Amino acid sequence: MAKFLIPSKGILKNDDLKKYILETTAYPREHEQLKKLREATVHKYGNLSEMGVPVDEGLFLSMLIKMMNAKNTLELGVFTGYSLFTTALALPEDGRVTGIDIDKEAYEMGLEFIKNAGVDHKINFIQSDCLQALDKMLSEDPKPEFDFAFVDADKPDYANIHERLMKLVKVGGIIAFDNTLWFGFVAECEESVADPHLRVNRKALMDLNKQLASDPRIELSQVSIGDGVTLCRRLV
Ligand SMILES: C[S@@+](CC[C@H](N)C(=O)[O-])C[C@H]1O[C@@H](n2cnc3c(N)ncnc32)[C@H](O)[C@@H]1O
Repeated sequence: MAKFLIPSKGILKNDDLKKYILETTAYPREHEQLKKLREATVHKYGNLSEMGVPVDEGLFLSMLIKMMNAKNTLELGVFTGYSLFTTALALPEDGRVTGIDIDKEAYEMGLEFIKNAGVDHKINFIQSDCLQALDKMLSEDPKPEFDFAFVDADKPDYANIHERLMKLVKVGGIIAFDNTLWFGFVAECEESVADPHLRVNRKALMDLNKQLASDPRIELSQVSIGDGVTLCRRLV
């Protein structure tokens, strides 16, 4: 059956279970300023606020960053900063996250809450197209080297982003791609997705998933949280 409405965020289609996860283990552990940022994002952006990573995914990313002892990280696609702020909270005092987004206005709204939590000194925000910013980094001598990169920008760019990050994330470091299960549409036929934007992204993410699965340079894990997060650990 054709879908004419943008579906609700995430791949978990059981709303009661989604509510249970959020209310039982995610909301009680959400930093109070992250909660305020999430609520302000809903207030200002309405449905677009769905672009922010869900609370349970934020907690997952936070634990991953701490387990890796990551110090220098990158984020592509900042919006109002939910995942960037989460990263800044997870990093050690001398850690640093570079966030890149073509839009600055949304991030500036989020900055108020990041400052309230006292972690703004860990953030370097660059307003730029992400591929252009990565190419600039690659041309630097020495080029920067990151422990972890979170990719949440334009989905058709992911394949090109992957090639660049394979030169910017250190061997043993992790590249995490968000939305790789794309509302579950990756497992449905093209005709079942009515919205052209959702269709284009579905195809891009399906191609990316195949490309990553056959890439011998990485260890791979598809995590079924949020809208699907694919972790790539650089091997060579
Ligand atoms: C899904 S949102 C990011 C959500 C964010 N990670 C969070 O948790 O709130 C995607 C963002 O990518 C940005 N974006 C889209 N295309 C981009 C590009 N080519 N270069 C840089 N940023 C881009 C958009 O401006 C938007 O803010």
